[in-house]
Amino acid sequence: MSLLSLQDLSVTYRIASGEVAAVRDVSLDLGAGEALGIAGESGSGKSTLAMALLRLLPSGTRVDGRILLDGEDVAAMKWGRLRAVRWASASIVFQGAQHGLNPVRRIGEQIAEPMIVHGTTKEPDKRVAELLAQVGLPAWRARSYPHELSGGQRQRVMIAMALACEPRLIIADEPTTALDVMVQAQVLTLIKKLIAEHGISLIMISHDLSVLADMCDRLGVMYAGRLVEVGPSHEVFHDARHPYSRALAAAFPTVGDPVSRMAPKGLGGDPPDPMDMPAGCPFHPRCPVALDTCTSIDVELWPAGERRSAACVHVLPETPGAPVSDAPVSDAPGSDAPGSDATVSETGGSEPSKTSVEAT
Ligand SMILES: Nc1ncnc2c1ncn2[C@@H]1O[C@H](COP(=O)(O)OP(=O)(O)OP(=O)(O)O)[C@@H](O)[C@H]1O
Repeated sequence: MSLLSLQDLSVTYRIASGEVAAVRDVSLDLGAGEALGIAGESGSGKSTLAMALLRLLPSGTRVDGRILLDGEDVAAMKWGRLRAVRWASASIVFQGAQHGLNPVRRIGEQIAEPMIVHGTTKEPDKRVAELLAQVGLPAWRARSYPHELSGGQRQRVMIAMALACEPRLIIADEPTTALDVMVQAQVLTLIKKLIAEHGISLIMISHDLSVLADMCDRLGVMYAGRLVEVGPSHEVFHDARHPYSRALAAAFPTVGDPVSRMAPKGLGGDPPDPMDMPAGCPFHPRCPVALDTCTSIDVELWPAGERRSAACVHVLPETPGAPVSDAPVSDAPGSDAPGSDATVSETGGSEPSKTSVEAT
């Protein structure tokens, strides 16, 4: 059984002027110990998806579909059960750690809190020191306040909190976006090492396909709230089937290369307004290989190679460029076809000294 299984997950915000369909019919599975990256431009629905997984969305937001975590539907859980699942079964590391830490409480108290709430340790101080060591910080940092730490150190503290109750799943939403490039690389290496050591599954969210390809086993690319491509990371990054994934890969060609990041080949145009979606494929107004049919037909995720799928007319069995009949689209196997990812699954306690080296 998958650790996490999303089945037709849709999230709709209600705002004064109407409804915002932020996530639309997302289905995917995550295995135990697997790392899955979710990529997409700003506004594609990545954070909404992440927050839906632990029901952290604003009240009044509509969630349809199922979010099975170890077989239990998070979307249908009572509050008591949900509180027990948060931190203990799955935890989230958000972007910008300064917003996730309480400025007037010491680091140690904040790391200990989920463990005390969940009763997972009898010796919180000892466990806090252990966790700080795991993320490369000395134990005396437990007595520091967030403002006494650098951005990278604060993000390490957030990772220690996420690990505190030994969850089976960590969701990392742009965990390094607010950090400079060198510190980003250190924090990413740390996350990679810790999930491997502890056998934790990871869902990592980023707009940067190159970082995700380096960190994750599989990649899902989101556009306008939908998954448009899923497959093994390196295949999606180097040989994308969907034109949007190709554009995203071209925008961030090299992992950790500051030059390529400073001059990314920009994606032309803007993503669609979720309250005013174009007819057909939502990517067609920006797509360099759009066909006439793309203005009227929105293809579901369709098998596109072993363990791969893409939502594009060009992966349908008909010859690309030929007129596409309605039948295979509306009958798209999506969840049933073999190979479709629509369901495929698919340091110590001493005071600082001049010689000690502390993570940045
Ligand atoms: N609280 C909210 N109320 C209404 N609409 C929202 C809310 N939060 C997000 N949205 C809208 O939902 C859509 C998806 O936003 P979301 O933040 O999930 O995207 P994202 O891919 O994570 O973007 P970013 O990388 O900028 O965080 C966007 O159109 C956004 O404007």
